[in-house]
Amino acid sequence: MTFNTLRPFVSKVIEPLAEFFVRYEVSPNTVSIASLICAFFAGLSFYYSPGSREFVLLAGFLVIFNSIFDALDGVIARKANRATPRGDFLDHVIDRYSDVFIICSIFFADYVPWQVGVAAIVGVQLTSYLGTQAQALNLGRYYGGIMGRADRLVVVILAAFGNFAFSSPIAGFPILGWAVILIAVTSHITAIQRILYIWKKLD
Ligand SMILES: O=P(O)(O)OC[C@H](O)CO
Repeated sequence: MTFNTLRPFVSKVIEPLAEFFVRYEVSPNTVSIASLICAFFAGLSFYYSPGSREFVLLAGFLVIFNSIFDALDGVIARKANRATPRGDFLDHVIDRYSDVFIICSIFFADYVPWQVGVAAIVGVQLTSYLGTQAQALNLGRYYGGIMGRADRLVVVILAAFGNFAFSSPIAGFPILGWAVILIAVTSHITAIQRILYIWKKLD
C-alpha cells in the first residue's frame, strides 16, 4: 500500500516547481530548512489545536508544505547539479526532526495516550533507521514496507482534515488519535519488514 507508487504522479507536480526554484537559484539546503520550519510550526499548531479547531486545519496545510519541500530539495539539487553528500545528510536529519515535531505534538496534545505516541515515534524512527542501515550495509537505501515516510505524511494530512471536519471521538479517540494508533502499529510492521529484507539480502 506504499504511496511510493504515486511518485510518478507527484513528480509531475514537483518537476515544474523545482524548475522555478532552480531558475531563481534557491539552494536545495534552503528548501530542506523550509521543510523543517513547516514541520516545527505544524507541530505547534497540532499542540494548540485542541483549544482552537482552526489550528488543526493549519497544521494539515503545514504538513503538506513540509512534504512538498521535502520532495523538492532532492529534485532541485539534481536539476541544478548541486547534489552533495552534505545536502543528502541534511535532508535525512531534517526529516527525522520533522517526524518528531509532527508525531510528538499530536500525542503531547492528548489526542491519544502518550504510551501510544511513544510507540509510534519509536516505530517511525526505527523504520527510517533501517532504511539507512540497509544503505550502510551496501544494500542501497531501502524505502520498502507498508508505512514509509510518504505514507505516514498522507495519513497525518488526511487525519488533520478529518479531525477538522469531525472533532468528536470515534470509539474512544478523535481521528488524529486513530492516525497515531495506525502509525504506531504499521511503523513497527514496516520495521520488521525492513529487518527481514536486510536479513535475507545478507545471506
Ligand atoms: O525510510 P522512510 O520511509 O522513513 O523515509 C525516509 C525519508 O524519506 C528520507 O529521510
